Amino acid sequence: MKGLLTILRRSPRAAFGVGLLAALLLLALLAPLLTPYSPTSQAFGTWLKPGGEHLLGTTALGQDIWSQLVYGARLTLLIGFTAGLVATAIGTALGLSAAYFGGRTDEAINVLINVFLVLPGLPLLIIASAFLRGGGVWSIILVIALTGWAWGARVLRSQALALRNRDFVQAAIVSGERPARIIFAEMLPNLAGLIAAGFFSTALYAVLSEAALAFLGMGDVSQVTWGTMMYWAQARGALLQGAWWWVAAPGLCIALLGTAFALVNFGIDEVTNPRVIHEARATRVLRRNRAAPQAEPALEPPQPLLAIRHLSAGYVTPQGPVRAVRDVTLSVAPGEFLGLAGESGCGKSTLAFAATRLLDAPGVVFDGEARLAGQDLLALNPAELRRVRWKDYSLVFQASMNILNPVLRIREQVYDAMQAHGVQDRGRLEARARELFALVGIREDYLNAYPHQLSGGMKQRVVIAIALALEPKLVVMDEPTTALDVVVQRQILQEIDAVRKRLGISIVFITHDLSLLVEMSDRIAIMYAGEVVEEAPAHELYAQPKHPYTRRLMGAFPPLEGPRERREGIPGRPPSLAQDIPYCPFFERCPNHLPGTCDVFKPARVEVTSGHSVACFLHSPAVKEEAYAAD
Ligand SMILES: Nc1ncnc2c1ncn2[C@@H]1O[C@H](COP(=O)(O)OP(=O)(O)OP(=O)(O)O)[C@@H](O)[C@H]1O
Repeated sequence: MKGLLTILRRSPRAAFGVGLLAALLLLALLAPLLTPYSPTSQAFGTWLKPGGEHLLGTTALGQDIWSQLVYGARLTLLIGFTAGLVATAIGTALGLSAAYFGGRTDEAINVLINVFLVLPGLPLLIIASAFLRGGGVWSIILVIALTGWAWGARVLRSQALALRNRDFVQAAIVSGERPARIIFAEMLPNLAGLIAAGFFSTALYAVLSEAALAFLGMGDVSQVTWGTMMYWAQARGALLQGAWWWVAAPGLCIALLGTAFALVNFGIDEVTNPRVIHEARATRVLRRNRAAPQAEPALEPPQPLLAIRHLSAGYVTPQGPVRAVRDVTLSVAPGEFLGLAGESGCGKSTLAFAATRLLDAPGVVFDGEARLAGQDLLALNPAELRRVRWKDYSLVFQASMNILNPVLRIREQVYDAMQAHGVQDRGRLEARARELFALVGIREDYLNAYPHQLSGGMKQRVVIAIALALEPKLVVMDEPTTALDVVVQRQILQEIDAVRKRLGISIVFITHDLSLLVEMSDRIAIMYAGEVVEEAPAHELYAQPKHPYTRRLMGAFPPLEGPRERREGIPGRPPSLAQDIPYCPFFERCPNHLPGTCDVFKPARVEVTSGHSVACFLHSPAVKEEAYAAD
């Protein structure tokens, strides 16, 4: 009720629509008071003109047109509201179920929605009403509801799909709430505005459909509705007799009712800015829900595609745990190319595997979370994980080409990934396989080949094609080209980059080759001893590396331009990841380290300029000046 008042206050259009609707409802409710005659009584003279005892004249059979109009409002409104309600209920139930359950349920419902949407409306109505003829008003309501639910279901499904990935719904799922409760208590309230708007659109569709069916003589013409009034006026040649008011009166009422529904619908749309309402409600639910994973401002816009938060992972060994990834927080924006670099053994692969749930025993995730488009990958059960892997994200690593089965033709192996995710049509599979091969630069006829007939570079391209098959939002690539020669490496990388730009996917690219990353990446994160020690836009990291480790790492690689010269490695070794490192992990190798600070305390990663963060006391405002003086 409060919501309705808000809508009326904020939208003059909605207020006008509600006023109009109320007037038409009153017309229907007060019919016995507004006319002394029965709408079906034929006791009067025929073709009487408006005026006197008959406000709108009489019909060819001697019925009072005003009485038909006010009584006709009852059935017309009943059909509009009931068919609207039934269609909205069907659309809501199917749209929400598709979004919530996903997978096959979603696919099946989506097919059903599409079938109903592509079938032309009026012929479908006519056929369905011909089948259900004789069932009276209720069969008309049923026919209209059955033909009118699909649009609402489609809109709701897409909104609910986005909603399902929101943190508060995910938190409810993880905390084990029943699906019915999640759908009705968590999701439905956030979609109330949309459902209400859908109801008024469907009611409008119902009124117009009833009028169209009645006008074509397909409705129950023994009943009085505005539609059947128009039917009889047309059948008896009202316009030829000059009795235009017989047609105009019900026609105008239908137009007014349609306007009222449309205005209320617009008003709801105008006022229920889904984002504002959604965010406010979501925040409330999140606060209420004690099972929410953490107090993270989970709804902060814009959402990164991949958000790794305080992730710690490693290996359980007989000598104790190896903490290969230590409290790493990192995010990847949609469409972004993030480079991850660092010396061998610094934890890059462990981070990639842990964040994508591929870390197998003895590997374990100790703490933290990794969310892909809001979905916590670390909280997924194996079945859910199977659904998202390859479809939402995929992985290519150095030894990926070994996943190709030597006794199967490449074609079957490319088909496999797609078939596992429900693409069964051979025409579609073949077309997609060819498209993918074109994307990664392999001739189509290699689809017929066996793996041993392909070079290493081509096999790696095949694996990249497979990784892209389902158009995942994210591809994680862990040294995918390291085993290949430099020319092939560069070619493949350029193709990966072109594919990324064309498909808008995000890429996390891991390598120890920093010069390669500087060329390819939007942003680079530098890892050292399990931690991200610096993160910056690629060009900035290249031009102004801040962390002494990054500077040394840069110095260890040949420059991008100019003469090639011999480069120095970084003296010393990283600390063992089996131990606690409560100080700067680089201090022993750092020429600028501050005794009494770097060897005692751990520097936090702080932002030095926008988007450029570094974990180093030399960039901590308090010690910066002193340190540079000594440098
Ligand atoms: N199965 C394992 N058991 C114990 N420790 C392991 C295991 N796998 C990796 N580690 C250790 O975890 C640390 C991080 O290894 P990781 O492979 O993630 O590093 P990386 O930066 O990807 O190295 P590279 O560039 O050589 O692949 C290393 O110290 C490594 O010795």
